[in-house]
Amino acid sequence: MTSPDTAAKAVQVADLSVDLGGRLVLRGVGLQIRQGEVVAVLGTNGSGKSTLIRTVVGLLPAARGEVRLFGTPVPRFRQWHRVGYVPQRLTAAGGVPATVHEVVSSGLLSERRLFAPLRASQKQAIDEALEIVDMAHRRKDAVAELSGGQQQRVLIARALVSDPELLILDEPTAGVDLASQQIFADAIRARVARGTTVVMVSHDLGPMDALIDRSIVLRRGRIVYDGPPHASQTHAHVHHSHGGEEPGWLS
Ligand SMILES: Nc1ncnc2c1ncn2[C@@H]1O[C@H](COP(=O)(O)OP(=O)(O)OP(=O)(O)O)[C@@H](O)[C@H]1O
Repeated sequence: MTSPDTAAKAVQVADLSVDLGGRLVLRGVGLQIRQGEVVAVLGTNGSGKSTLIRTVVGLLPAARGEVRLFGTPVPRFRQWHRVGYVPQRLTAAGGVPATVHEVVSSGLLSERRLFAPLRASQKQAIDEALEIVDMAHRRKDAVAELSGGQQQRVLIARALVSDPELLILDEPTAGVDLASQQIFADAIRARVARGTTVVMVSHDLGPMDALIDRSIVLRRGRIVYDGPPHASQTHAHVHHSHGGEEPGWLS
């Protein structure tokens, strides 16, 4: 059963540990994200940010603990149309001869019967998402022929096309130029105003910074800060300078 209190939470993570290749990459992580919150996940390279995101969207299993989306444990969650996910890189399409239009329309897969033709409203949603990221003129091109930043823009369009209630973004604008970052931040701002929940990993929030209302900082698989965004910047910086996992030449 889902209590009303549980249902008001978009994401609930309780005592989560994740094991990758025999190593505990996340250790006892707990957090709750209310619907409508915009949360940044920060931390040095290898601190476990992508692992947390990938576990939240059900791509990695929990060794211990639990993740719930909208009150339902992820292994039983079926309402994936409510969730948009932008992975760190376009790995899914690597080597697959998909066009820009096909990749963006795959964002609607959970709403469509496989091979059913797109409805007019869905075609319009794809066109709008392609316009937002300024890739409409490349719709027929293979994504493999695009630059890294252009591929990232296609992934952003794929996440936006179904207008999900929860957007989970893993470094969505890495390698994307500043003008496109601004366009993306504006698109996110409009959705946040309508109540969309956003969870975003980023090393450089750029124009998105003003939208963040809470930061979580990970260090070596544990949450070391959870609170207002600006204090976290200092905190993330302190950990970056003194005792991150990166080799000395990076600190
Ligand atoms: N498939 C895997 N097998 C074993 N270890 C892994 C695997 N994937 C990631 N790891 C390890 O898990 C740790 C956390 O990785 P993760 O990608 O979550 O970090 P991150 O905080 O997202 O880093 P970055 O900022 O570099 O993207 C790292 O030490 C990494 O080496």
